[in-house]
Amino acid sequence: MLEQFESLLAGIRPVDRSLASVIQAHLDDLTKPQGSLGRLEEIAMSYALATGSPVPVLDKKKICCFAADHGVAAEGVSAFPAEVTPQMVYNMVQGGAAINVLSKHAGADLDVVDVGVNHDFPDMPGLIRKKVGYGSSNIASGPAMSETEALQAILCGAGLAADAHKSGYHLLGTGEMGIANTTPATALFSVLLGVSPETITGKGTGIDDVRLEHKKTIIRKAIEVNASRCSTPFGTLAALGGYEIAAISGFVLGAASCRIPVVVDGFISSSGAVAALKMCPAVIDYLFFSHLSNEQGHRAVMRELGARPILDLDLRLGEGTGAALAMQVIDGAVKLYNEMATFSSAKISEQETSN
Ligand SMILES: Cc1cc2ncn([C@H]3O[C@H](COP(=O)(O)O)[C@@H](O)[C@H]3O)c2cc1C
Ligand SMILES: O=C(O)c1cccnc1
Repeated sequence: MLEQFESLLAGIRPVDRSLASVIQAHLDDLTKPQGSLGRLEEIAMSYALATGSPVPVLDKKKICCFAADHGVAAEGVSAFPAEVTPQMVYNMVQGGAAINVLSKHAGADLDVVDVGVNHDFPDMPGLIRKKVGYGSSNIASGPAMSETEALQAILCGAGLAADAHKSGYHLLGTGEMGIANTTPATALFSVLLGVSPETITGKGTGIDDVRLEHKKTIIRKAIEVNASRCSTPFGTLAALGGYEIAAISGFVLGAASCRIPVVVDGFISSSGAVAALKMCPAVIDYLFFSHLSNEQGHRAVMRELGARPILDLDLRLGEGTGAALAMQVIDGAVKLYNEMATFSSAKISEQETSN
């Protein structure tokens, strides 16, 4: 498994920036004042660079929603009980969750992946069964998972991205479901980005102020208890993450290695993306940060990364909802790039030059 992981990282290349001038020339030749499509032009540029083609295709889209449980839920860090994780997986498989509605609206296929839910699911269409364990261990008293389990979860995510590539998908999106997972996500940000849990810990599903203080204490404790395991990004992910967060890291790495752009959902998905970025910085060329989550701390995380998320809708749900919405914006940007007429083809006069 270690060899597979090393070759996954070694296979990720930064994009070929020499294509940027051809792509920019095409953007500037479209029948509009230069730059008038604002960030849609940047998005089309990033998409084309990631795919390595000045004529990029965006047809098939897929969101993978990774589900897992967290031992730290026993510390009372969420407003909801852990049973909600499997209950929501059933809801997703039956089509009733927010992500079902928004992925359908975006024209994206949805896979729900059990990487570590504390429940045995029967075979169900729409559920991919890749269980690594029955919930991660409580990070307040030890590591979330062994390094072997972390590798397994990462390779599960990477394998699903590679499968999507083989099945002809052009754009992928991340999502997650796992009660209490804002706690490991915050601990990961804190260690990987060097920011204090005091400032980035938020209310997740809606805990009150008293519980918020307790959650901060638990996160500080988790970081202290696991300090010796956090000397590398991989070690940190295994010690403080969760099965779904590790799988999201792998999914992002796998997408980048196949040169497929990947849309990162909100706060929790961003923690998987940050772990991937710390393991392989070139991954940044393949990422779109979909939205600024309303979860306290996401703004600081985006600032640390120098990232500007596409949308800002005060969402704080996860599941892949922000990724699905942002996919529609990316879709629009790529369609404009591919389908608009050019000044020459439409016989429209170009801007006069002043001299
Ligand atoms: C019904 C329900 C549906 C959800 N869908 C996503 N989450 C989100 O909330 C959880 C994280 O927040 P915390 O750390 O406070 O538990 C994750 O499951 C996340 O996906 C949900 C949470 C609930 C209750
Ligand atoms: O932005 C997210 O991913 C998020 C925020 C709060 C709760 N669940 C998910």
